[in-house]
Amino acid sequence: GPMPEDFVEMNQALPDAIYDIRYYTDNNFVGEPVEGYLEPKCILQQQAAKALQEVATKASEQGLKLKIFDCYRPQRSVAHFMRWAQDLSDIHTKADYYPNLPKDKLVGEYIAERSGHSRGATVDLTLARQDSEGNWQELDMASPFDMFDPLSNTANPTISAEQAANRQLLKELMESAGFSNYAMEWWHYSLVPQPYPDTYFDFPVK
Ligand SMILES: C[C@@H](N)C(=O)N[C@H](C)C(=O)O
Ligand SMILES: [Zn+2]
Repeated sequence: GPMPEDFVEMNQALPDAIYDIRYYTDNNFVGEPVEGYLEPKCILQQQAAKALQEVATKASEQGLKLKIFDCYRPQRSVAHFMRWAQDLSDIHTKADYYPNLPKDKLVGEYIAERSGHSRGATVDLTLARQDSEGNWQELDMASPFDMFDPLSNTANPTISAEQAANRQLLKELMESAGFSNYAMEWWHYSLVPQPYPDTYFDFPVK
């Protein structure tokens, strides 16, 4: 079906954020563009969209931008993840994305079969700050987006004080707008309550 009327294209509604929609590209844990991503767009249900605009405004007061990796995720994209997960012979992205975990341990903890992303009010993101040359650089969160590893657990006790403070800054900004973090992944936030708690949408990202 088409995009529901209460979903919003964030690239238009929040043009100041940095969009790096990785599942549109081959720069992701699957290693190829993911089914369902026809354009590199961030789409969110409107309550989540509004909340994220609030976050961006607060972040900008501290000289920070939001860098967004994924938003609404079609169910067919999740199905693509599941096909990838079941093919245990394909480990060509292991060194970059799950160096310390066997591939058969990823689904459930780090990749969901029924994902909040498909309900339209979940976002994967980080914060960026301008360096002395004016380029926006991601804050050091100790692990990159989609590194499926205990190092990415938000409260991992082995990261540096600065890395922990950066995760905490993102968490406080997001929580103050009504989002809740997934403790396994420092980048994953869902609006609470979920506007569509039981609906897994499948319209393509375009
Ligand atoms: C795959 C990763 N970016 C993610 O979003 N994981 C959670 C658990 C999900 O799939 O909903
Ligand atoms: Zn996520």
